Amino acid sequence: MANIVQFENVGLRYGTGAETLSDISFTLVTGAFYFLTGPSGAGKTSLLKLLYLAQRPSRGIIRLFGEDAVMLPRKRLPGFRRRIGVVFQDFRLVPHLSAYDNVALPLRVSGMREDVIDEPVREMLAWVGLEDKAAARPSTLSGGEQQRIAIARAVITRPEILVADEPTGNVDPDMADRLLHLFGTLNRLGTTVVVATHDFHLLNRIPEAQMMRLDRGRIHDPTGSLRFPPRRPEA
Ligand SMILES: Nc1ncnc2c1ncn2[C@@H]1O[C@H](COP(=O)(O)OP(=O)(O)OP(=O)(O)O)[C@@H](O)[C@H]1O
Repeated sequence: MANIVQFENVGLRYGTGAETLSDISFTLVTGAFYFLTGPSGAGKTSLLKLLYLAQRPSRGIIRLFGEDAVMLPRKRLPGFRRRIGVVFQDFRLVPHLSAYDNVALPLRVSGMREDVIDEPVREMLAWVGLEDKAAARPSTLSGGEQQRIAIARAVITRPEILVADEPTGNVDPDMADRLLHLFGTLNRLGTTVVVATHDFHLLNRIPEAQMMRLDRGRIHDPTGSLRFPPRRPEA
C-alpha cells in the first residue's frame, strides 16, 4: 500500500524557545487508522497542525500524497488542504449559519453550483443522524450534535485524510463511541484517519488501529512500526 504521509526529521519551534517537536519521523499508510496519544503538552495538536498544513515545520521534510508539502507553491495549498478534512475539539462551527449551511460551506467555498449542493448535504446530515436538525443554529445543538455536524462538514468533500483533534473531548462516553463509529466507517470506505485522543478506552474500539505515541515532542516508536508499517490486517 502507498504512503500518504511521510515526516522525516521534522522539528517545530515556536518563537525562540526549545523545540516543541523534535526529530519526528514516521510514515502513514493510505487507508490505515491511527491514534495519536501522549500526555497533555506533548505536542499532539502541533503535530496535527503540521499534518493539515496549518503550520510549517522549522526543519525537516513533510510529504503528503507523494509530494513535498513544505516547498509547495502557495497557490497549490488550498488544493492540498481540500484533500484533508479536519475535526476540531471545539467544533469551530460558524455560529450564525444553520447546521445545513455549516455542512454546505466547504462545497460552496470550492465553487460547487448551488443546485448540486443539496443532495450531498442532506446525505451527510442523514449519515450523522441529524437530518431533522438541518435548520438549527449551532448554539441550540448539544455538544455531540455539534461535533457530528463538524464531522459532516469535514468529510463532505470526501477528503483522503481525516484528522481529528480530541474529537470526543466534549461528549459523553456513548456519544464518543458513536463518533468513533463514524470514523471507523469512513476508514472502511478508504479514508486514512488520524485521531488524537487522551481517551484510552477509545483505543480498543478500532482493533486494527495503529498507535502513534508522542512524548515530550518526540515520537515513541520502539518497534519501528511507524517507519516501516506492516500491512493493514484485512477487515
Ligand atoms: N502557537 C503557539 N505558540 C507557542 N507555543 C505553543 C503554540 N502552540 C502550542 N505551543 C506549545 O507547544 C507545546 C505543545 O502543545 P500542543 O498543544 O501541541 O500539545 P498537546 O499534546 O496537543 O496538548 P493537549 O493534549 O493539552 O492539547 C505546549 O508547551 C504549548 O504551550
